Amino acid sequence: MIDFLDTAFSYASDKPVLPGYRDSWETGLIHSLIGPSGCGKSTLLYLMAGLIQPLSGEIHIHGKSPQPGRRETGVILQNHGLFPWKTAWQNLALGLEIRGVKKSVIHEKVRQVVKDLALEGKEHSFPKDMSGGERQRLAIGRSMVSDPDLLLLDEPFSALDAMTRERLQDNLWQLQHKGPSHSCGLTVVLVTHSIEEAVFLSDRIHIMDDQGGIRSLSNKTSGPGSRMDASYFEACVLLRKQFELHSRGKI
Ligand SMILES: Nc1ncnc2c1ncn2[C@@H]1O[C@H](COP(=O)(O)OP(=O)(O)OP(=O)(O)O)[C@@H](O)[C@H]1O
Repeated sequence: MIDFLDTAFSYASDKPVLPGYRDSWETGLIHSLIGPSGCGKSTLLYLMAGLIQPLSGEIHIHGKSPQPGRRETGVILQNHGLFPWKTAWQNLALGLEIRGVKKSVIHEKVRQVVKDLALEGKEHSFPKDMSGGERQRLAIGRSMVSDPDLLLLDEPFSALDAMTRERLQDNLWQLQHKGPSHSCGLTVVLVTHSIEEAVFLSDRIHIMDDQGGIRSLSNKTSGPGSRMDASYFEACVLLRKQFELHSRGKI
């Protein structure tokens, strides 16, 4: 579980971003966080990553407060964080090398991630010679080599064209459903501005408003193949209505 125990945060004392949030998010699922610009989605992600600390209350990830160096957390912020002077393979291997993991293990893990994220043939390319979608897959791959149990993604696909975005959404969904390397599965938390992306990918959708209120919904229409389903369109319409009501403070 990811437990929010009256978690509160503000950058400035006069305007709390999160006035005090209490909920438990089930692990092993894909969660989307959606809401108007500036409502605090990235801030909630940073709190889960342990990059900032709550002003009061706590967050527990599997019972423990998140620390910035938590090995099982993969974080991909809006700027990818790739090393431009290293090849794709070297970017993928770096985190494991720093930890002193055996060369043969690194080779096997990197090879698997290259395969999972369809980066075959790009192993020796530098990030500047890769497309936006390939770079984004590489950034996800860099987190995946460490076998995370929690993957935090801040608008990972927003800068991509529609077709590439859909392909990467498929990749991410398949990766999360591949079969867990942890007993609790892989939990993905995704900040997005896209209602369609939230419906396609998520098991739970959390709608945040300008006052830091969060309303959570279950979603059953996720996954490849669902984009053409009537239930997918219905879920998008339903979420759009909820989103608009919530944004106007009516829920
Ligand atoms: N380092 C900071 N110092 C002061 N205020 C900040 C800082 N970072 C963010 N804020 C403010 O906190 C609020 C929440 O910001 P946050 O980036 O979490 O929102 P968001 O929902 O992710 O926005 P967007 O969708 O536009 O990326 C905003 O009003 C923002 O201006």
